[in-house]
Amino acid sequence: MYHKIETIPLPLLAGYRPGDTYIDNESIVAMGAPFTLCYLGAGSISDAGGAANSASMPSVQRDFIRVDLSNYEERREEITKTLMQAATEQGFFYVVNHGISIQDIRTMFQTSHDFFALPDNVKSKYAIDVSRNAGWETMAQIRPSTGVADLKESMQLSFHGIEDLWPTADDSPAFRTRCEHFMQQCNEVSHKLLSCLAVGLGFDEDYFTRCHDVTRPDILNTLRLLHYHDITGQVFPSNYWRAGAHTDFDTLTLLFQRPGENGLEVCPGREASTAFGHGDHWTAVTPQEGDIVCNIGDMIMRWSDDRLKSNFHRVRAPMVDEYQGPRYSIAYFNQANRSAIIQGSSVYTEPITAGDFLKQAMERNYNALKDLKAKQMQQSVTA
Ligand SMILES: O=C(O)CCC(=O)C(=O)O
Ligand SMILES: [Fe+2]
Repeated sequence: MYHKIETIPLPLLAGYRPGDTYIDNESIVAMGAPFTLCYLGAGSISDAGGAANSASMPSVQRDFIRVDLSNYEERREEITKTLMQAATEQGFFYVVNHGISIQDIRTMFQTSHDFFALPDNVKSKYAIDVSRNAGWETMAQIRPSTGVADLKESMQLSFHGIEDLWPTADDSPAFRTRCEHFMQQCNEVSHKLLSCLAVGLGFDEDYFTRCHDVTRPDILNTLRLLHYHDITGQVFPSNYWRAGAHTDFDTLTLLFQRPGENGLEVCPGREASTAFGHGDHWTAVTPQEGDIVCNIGDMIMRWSDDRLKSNFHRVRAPMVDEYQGPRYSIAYFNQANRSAIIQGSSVYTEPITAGDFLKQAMERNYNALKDLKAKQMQQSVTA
């Protein structure tokens, strides 16, 4: 059921024709439910047209706003102002002096590294459960922007209801304690940001945070450990990405990267003029140790009547003359409690629960992927 990147034969790739399939993309459906491919993260769809070129370089250099959370209580007004500018104009920004130490971030990366270093037959004991959106997957997430699986593996964790999916102490000592500690730390930072965003939008300070209550069993927040494989010396067809272009479904994502492990790119301010930003102006989001890269997701974009911007982003597969070793990243996705009502005040006034919002987003993604597959089939028949 799982596919390792090493099993993709290079000679075949050299002779690749658009529409050929070297990874059994349908295995994703075999894993459990058609929604597998969507729930792992990614987003918006319009026309799932041509493939983006993984080998193309980001085209525009932009300066991202740095939101400084130091002396949070005293500086709330100033932080709110900067954050609102970052969230409404760019949607992607760095958060600094957030209170999570570099040592804690390094420990979390080490924990992630050690988990992914386990053999696949051990990790598969914790295989993803689609209904809970938790567990381990490898080479299984297919985005409508590419139609092929991302070149990566990931482990998703939640606050509640995943007792059987936490690796045992024998398999991965201290994994659970460290992840839970890190999730709490991410949650504290997230609440600071969410309460400033609420005030900035003219709501009560706890307008968003009370709907992101991690003590309640229906919280949908997720910690996702990511490992993009070492691809040294390998070349991939242009529609293969470490992570294909997407927006996040959530409210707010905190992303941790390691210096030197580049590849994340963003198309800020929803500037994309084509489906998934293909051919548009992308900007590299360079890792800076200790800083958190933060992005606005689709759920809060709707909640704010589109004032806060959720942007396309992607992770480029490095070229042969670049560092092609592994990339590790860690994402903390904030998503409102399943029963929380997402309702705008001017544009999106129709109430929808967070649970239904996600279901609809997944359905749209699934249908877009089906359309893309049909189009590819058609092309290969007529070629
Ligand atoms: O690994 C990264 O840098 C980005 C991951 C991402 O965008 C996602 O998982 O939604
Ligand atoms: Fe993302």
